[in-house]
Amino acid sequence: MTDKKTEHANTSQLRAIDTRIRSGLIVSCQPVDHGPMDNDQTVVQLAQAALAGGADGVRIEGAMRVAAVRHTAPQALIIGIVKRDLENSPVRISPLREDVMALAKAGADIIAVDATRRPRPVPVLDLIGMINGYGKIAMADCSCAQDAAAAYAAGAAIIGTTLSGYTGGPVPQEPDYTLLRQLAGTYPRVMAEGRFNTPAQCTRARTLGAWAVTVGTAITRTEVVTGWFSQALGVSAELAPEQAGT
Ligand SMILES: CC(=O)N[C@H](C=O)[C@@H](O)[C@H](O)[C@H](O)COP(=O)(O)O
Repeated sequence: MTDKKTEHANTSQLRAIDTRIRSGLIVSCQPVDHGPMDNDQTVVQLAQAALAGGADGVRIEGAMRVAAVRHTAPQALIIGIVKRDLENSPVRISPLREDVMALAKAGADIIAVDATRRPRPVPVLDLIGMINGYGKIAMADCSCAQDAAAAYAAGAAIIGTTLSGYTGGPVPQEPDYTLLRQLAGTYPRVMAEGRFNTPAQCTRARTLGAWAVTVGTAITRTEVVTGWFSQALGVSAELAPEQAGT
């Protein structure tokens, strides 16, 4: 599939963005809500640290934080989102026109929107049209192949697996490799995102054809990662006396 007949960002813009993907790693710098790291300065520092560690770009929530990261890292590749808890819609990621506008003004290169086909205040088509109209690159956070098809047809240049597992029912433990494989075989720029928690999982994503991989929790949510370790040690501490046989 080519980008020719849809209204995606222009070809030179897409080529330019392709050259910025080297390691293929994007780090999402979204601390745990209301946690001790949930402040602008920490987000800027997380972004700086991620870029210093070899990330090709960062995913930042909130227009103010996008502007702050842009200020300290003028060359950084920034994916911007705004998260909201709306009363009448489960859609959380950049659901409003004002979100797109604020992210564009703040200096995001790529603006991501929830592209699920759930009840929402503004059609995905309109948001993607706005992003392209601002000369930015549109990324569609999808939950399934149908979301992706609609978003790509609407002009999203980057298709993400971001919302697979988050639209109902229990959240799986593993990334959705099946969806990733399917999307990567269909669209030119697929972002593997959602529960990619280890380097091996990221490598597998690239092997399956991901254009890039976004890692969030495993790098920037210290409370959650600490919980993985503390729970593992808690279980083994209980087992230890029996296993030791002393
Ligand atoms: C479902 C949803 O709201 N995902 C959000 C999207 O911005 C973030 O909370 C995730 O951290 C991000 O997608 C990266 O994923 P992970 O943290 O699993 O590496």
